[in-house]
Amino acid sequence: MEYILETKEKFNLDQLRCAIDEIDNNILELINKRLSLGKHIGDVKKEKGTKVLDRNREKEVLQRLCALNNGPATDDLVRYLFNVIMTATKEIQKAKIIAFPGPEAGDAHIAALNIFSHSGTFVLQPTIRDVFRGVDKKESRYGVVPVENSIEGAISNTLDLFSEFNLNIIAEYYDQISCDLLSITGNITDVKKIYALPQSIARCRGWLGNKMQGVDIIEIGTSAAAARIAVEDPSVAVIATGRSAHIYGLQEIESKIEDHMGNVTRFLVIGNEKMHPSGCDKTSIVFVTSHTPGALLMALEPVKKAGLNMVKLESRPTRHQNWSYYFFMDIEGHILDSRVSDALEGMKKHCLFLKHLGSYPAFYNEKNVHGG
Ligand SMILES: O=C(O)C(=O)C[C@]1(C(=O)O)C=C[C@@H](O)C=C1
Repeated sequence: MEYILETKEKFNLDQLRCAIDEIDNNILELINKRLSLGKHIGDVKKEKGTKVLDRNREKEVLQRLCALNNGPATDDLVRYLFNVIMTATKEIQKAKIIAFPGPEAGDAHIAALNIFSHSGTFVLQPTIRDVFRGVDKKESRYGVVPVENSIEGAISNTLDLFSEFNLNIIAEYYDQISCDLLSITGNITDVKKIYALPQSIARCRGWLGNKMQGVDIIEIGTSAAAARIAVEDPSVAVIATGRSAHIYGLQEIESKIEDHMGNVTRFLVIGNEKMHPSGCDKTSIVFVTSHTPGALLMALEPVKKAGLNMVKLESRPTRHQNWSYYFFMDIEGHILDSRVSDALEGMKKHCLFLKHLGSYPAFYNEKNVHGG
């Protein structure tokens, strides 16, 4: 590659691309080495209680590199590239704390692990409100909360908290929660007792009646408590999602034992940051209209005029005044798209209150959404 740069000889496209590939490999390796060093610096800073951001050091880094720069890169390009690299370093230094409402190894915990691919520190909070409060106080960077279930409907507690806290929705995730039978041996012939939540027993009544005759079925308050018993006793099985088996140290005996499939939960990731457009986004808002005939219809008119697709409209009592409602609405598109922002401006004229809750990538995975 050095040879190509130094000689006046002509090279073909393949040869030149080959040389570029070699350089890219080196750049990638060096970036990863730099990020690893950044992580070490982060650990030292954590021990000392120093902040991640050090503007003076960043200035120093950029000045030194610009002084070294012989082109053809401009100093502006050098500053731009190294700002991106230093931003990535800061991201790696910040501990990514993700809060979820309990129980441990429950649906929200499993969803959080899947959304963040197990990378981060996952913190259990006793309630959904505690998740909102922790993110609001920046004790955690993200929170994962359930907002809707295909069988139970909207999780009103979560919706209410959106009007109370000023947090952004930064992602959505649909998860199909299956009921699986787990035990320490993974062997069905060992099972003499099954511990499970009352709602799990109800969902699997047919299968249990068919396949588990003579086995004691015992209700318990949490799947974690059931799992603790099962870990100690090979004759005990639990009904829980198979994806939690490794958390409990259990093995799957049988998967999908529920009588009716398709129990899908929609989760939202909340945070203090705003998401850039991804090209396929959803925008969520909450609004209140005046208590007059046709007010909702008038408020929705700008959405219709803009030709925007409304994918959800849900109402909740405001609890400030009898028979007045918060409307939670999801439309396709991003707030930075003028069609969306203009429609919301138009809606405001007909609303007593309107708040943008977030624009975030739409999770369009047919398999997950429809429980296939
Ligand atoms: O030198 C540090 O203190 C670092 O954390 C490294 C680094 C960098 O990427 O160069 C990252 C963050 C700071 O704002 C300054 C510099």
